[in-house]
Amino acid sequence: MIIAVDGPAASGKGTLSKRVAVHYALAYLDTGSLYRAVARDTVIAGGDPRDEDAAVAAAEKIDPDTLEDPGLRARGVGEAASIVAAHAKVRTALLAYQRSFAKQPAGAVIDGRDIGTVICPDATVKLFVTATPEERAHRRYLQLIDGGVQVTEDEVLADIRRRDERDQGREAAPLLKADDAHLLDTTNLSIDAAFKAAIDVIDAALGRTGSAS
Ligand SMILES: Nc1ncnc2c1ncn2[C@@H]1O[C@H](COP(=O)(O)OP(=O)(O)O)[C@@H](O)[C@H]1O
Ligand SMILES: Nc1ccn([C@@H]2O[C@H](COP(=O)(O)OP(=O)(O)O)[C@@H](O)[C@H]2O)c(=O)n1
Repeated sequence: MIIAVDGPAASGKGTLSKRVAVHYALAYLDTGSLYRAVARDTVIAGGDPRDEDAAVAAAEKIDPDTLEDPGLRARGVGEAASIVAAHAKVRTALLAYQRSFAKQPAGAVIDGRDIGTVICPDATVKLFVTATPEERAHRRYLQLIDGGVQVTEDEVLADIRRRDERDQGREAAPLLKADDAHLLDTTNLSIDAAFKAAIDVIDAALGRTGSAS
């Protein structure tokens, strides 16, 4: 079984996907960390994220063992990730790794921007997780200040709006709800309520009932 989870920045995709993966005993892949790692490695090699060739060189050498690096969650890395992610050849370089992760026998929950549309168009269940930009900025702001980052909520909102615009407006695999994805607006849902709503959708798609706990 493959569960595809897409949505904009700080909508809660990762939090939800990790819990869903534990619930159904599936492997989990955060594809945003791939693009973040490409941005990090491009800069470490002395390149500019806007330079497609430099970003492709980093993408072709990506080391999956470095995806847990806490530095990937830094504010500037998200911005640089959305710049490298707009290069079509970077996306092509990351495709095989994502598709092979999806094919593992245990099944997988994969989150990102184009999982339901490009990476796994035949996923068993697709979720599109969203919330208003203000609510997402509030969540990301709390997450950043909890990590000791000095930032205002207005700055985070500006970051989120700029990234949404770039992710939705690019030609290569733009952020888009797949026609057959279930929309999950978490603006007024707690983490627990969003999890329960997701399990209800997935169980209904699998023909099961009432397994959230
Ligand atoms: N439904 C929710 N209500 C409140 N906060 C949430 C909710 N879902 C996630 N969060 C919090 O918002 C922040 C961003 O969530 P995260 O899962 O990292 O988002 P994404 O993977 O979409 O960027 C985290 O600190 C997380 O704990
Ligand atoms: N499947 C994916 C995942 C991420 N990305 C890009 O990578 C950036 C960082 O993704 P992320 O999921 O780590 O970002 P957050 O939602 O956690 O802030 C996004 O803004 C996208 O530009 C993408 O293009 N396609």
